[in-house]
Amino acid sequence: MSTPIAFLKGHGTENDFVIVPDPENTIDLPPAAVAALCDRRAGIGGDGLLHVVRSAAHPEARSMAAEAEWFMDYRNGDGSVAEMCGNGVRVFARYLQRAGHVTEGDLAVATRGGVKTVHIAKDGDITVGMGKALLPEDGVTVSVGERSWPARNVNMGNPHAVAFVEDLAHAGDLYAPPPFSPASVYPEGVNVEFVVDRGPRHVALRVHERGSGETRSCGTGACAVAVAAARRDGADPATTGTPVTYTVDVPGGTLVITERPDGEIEMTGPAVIVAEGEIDADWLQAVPRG
Ligand SMILES: N[C@@H](CCC[C@H](N)C(=O)O)C(=O)O
Repeated sequence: MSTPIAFLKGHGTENDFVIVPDPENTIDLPPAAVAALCDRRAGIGGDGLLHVVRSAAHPEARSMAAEAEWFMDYRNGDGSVAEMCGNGVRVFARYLQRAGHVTEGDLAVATRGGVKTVHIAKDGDITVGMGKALLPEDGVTVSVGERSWPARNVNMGNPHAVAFVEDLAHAGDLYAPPPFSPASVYPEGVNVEFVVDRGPRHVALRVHERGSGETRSCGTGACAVAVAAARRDGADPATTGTPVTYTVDVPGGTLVITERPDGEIEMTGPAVIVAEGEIDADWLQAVPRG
């Protein structure tokens, strides 16, 4: 029997993750193994996986090692890689705190979307500097069944299509990725957010995540939604010099998003570790590799 592999399970507003600490990057995690671990019936279950690696030990993060000791090697539930995960990076920081690698205060985390600054507050919430949003005007449309909506293309390091709808139920069952056009805008696929208003600077969303399906929350999605809602409402901190804050309700909780006059976006929300255990290394090794 091979030595078991330690894991933890955590979530941020119910966007849930299998966490695999692997400081020296010695664990083989091909897409099929990640998908097996994230499988909710035959595996541990999760929307995605957080592979916790020292930046210096990972070829994709070595260049960031001087700025950030730890690299969030994020994978979607189907095993695909993504540039960034806003809920994941908070849970990642919570794991580092619990493991004693960091304490309250500021921490730099390397991601495929660049180095992010995370602040672990005394009250337990975690704030992440998410960087700036890009909003190209691409005339995107998303549809569900017979209905279609114009959508705002927002890039938060990863791609989003934000559609304002009258009723979140109009998004349907979201078992499959909502079709979008033109196809050329998102060659690598897209995360699609459906949004309704709840009050002044207060919105609610449902999301279909690329590589994971419908999830209970998406941090980068909440940021994309807040910026799209602000522009729709005529609020642009770069013009007024005043930060703009939106409360974004997701099915699994609430996130607070602030865009600053320099375009930097901060997201605050909870991050919880719920379990730890051991993966049977022989089972993982036996997962058929595509
Ligand atoms: N749940 C995440 C986003 C994870 C990546 C996304 N599915 C993608 O492929 O871009 C978040 O909280 O931001």
